[in-house]
Amino acid sequence: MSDFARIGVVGAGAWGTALANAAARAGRTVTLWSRDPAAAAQMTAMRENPRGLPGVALEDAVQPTADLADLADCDALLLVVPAQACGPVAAALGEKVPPGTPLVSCAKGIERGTGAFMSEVIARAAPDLIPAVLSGPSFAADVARGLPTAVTLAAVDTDLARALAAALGSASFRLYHSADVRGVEIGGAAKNVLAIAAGIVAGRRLGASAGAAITARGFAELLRFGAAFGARSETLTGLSGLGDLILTASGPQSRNFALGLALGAGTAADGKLAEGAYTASVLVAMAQTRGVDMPICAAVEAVLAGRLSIEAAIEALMARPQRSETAGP
Ligand SMILES: NC(=O)C1=CN([C@@H]2O[C@H](COP(=O)(O)OP(=O)(O)OC[C@H]3O[C@@H](n4cnc5c(N)ncnc54)[C@H](OP(=O)(O)O)[C@@H]3O)[C@@H](O)[C@H]2O)C=CC1
Ligand SMILES: O=C(CO)COP(=O)(O)O
Repeated sequence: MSDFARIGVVGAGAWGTALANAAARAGRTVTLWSRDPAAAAQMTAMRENPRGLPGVALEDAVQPTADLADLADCDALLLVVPAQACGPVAAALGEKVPPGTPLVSCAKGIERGTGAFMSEVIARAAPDLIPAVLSGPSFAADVARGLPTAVTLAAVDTDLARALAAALGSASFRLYHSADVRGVEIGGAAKNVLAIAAGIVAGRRLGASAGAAITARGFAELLRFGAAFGARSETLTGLSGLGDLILTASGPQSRNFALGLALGAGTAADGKLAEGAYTASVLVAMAQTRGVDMPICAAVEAVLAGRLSIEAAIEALMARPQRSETAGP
């Protein structure tokens, strides 16, 4: 198996820039692609990405570009654009890079309109590339600065997942490998919707007890959804599920939490990418198709769509019929 000496990072936002630095620290040479030639030129000149991740120097081994063809000789690619853009970007990559190149989705979401998970989006849009997913508790600003964390990288082929994890891991970025692609991608996608719920609770000043309660009951929803869609429960109680939920339900460094905070407080959102706002409706619709009860996610979706006030959402959640905490009677 290749040692993946050359890594391409597709998307030069906050997370793409952080992952480019992480891969460089792991000893890889890195090509960091932006769709915007002016942004790539600026990164090359400044050795920083002022638009995507201001204040963090690019590692020496990171080479910015705006030409997709520059990714053709990479041994593996990280796909780090918003989830809803992954299909078209993967399709464009499929035209440029050799068949068999691993394409690791680092986006956290589910495709609207199709209900496709990111590995399925890659398989459909770029069938000659090999899908993998990377997810876990990892704020871009933390990772880019070399603060320590751990995430999970999954691929159907365990040897591939292990080799990619070895190629990207460093003293500050620890990767566990997994064959549970579905579990890793569900954890990353669903926790964003729950982080919005936690932010709403904080913004409405409902207290720390309510914050913990909504996070725990939200996690029960994530587990139910995961079970219905083929995830392993050990994955969901790991880094890309519980781990990432703990991180992003804890405070406004999470953009999803920050969106909820603004909704709860009745203030303007900051306009940053909050993937949960795009995933909520498709997540809830998919849950309905399999009879999975997700009242918190459904409330977030209805609030985002303007169909439900926050007051009514809280009242409805608290007035639900009493039930067993677990699945049994
Ligand atoms: N930020 C974080 O801490 C983490 C983020 N993630 C996930 O990573 C993904 C990306 O997030 P993040 O980097 O933070 O987001 P940002 O908003 O910081 O950056 C998104 C990047 O994608 C580019 N982009 C948007 N649409 C397209 C498109 N159609 N084609 C090509 N490029 C496009 C943007 O380019 P332009 O600037 O030109 O618009 C920008 O460079 C999300 O799914 C997020 O959930 C995962 C873990 C941590
Ligand atoms: O997924 C993340 C950290 O693991 C980033 O969360 P936000 O997108 O909510 O900022």
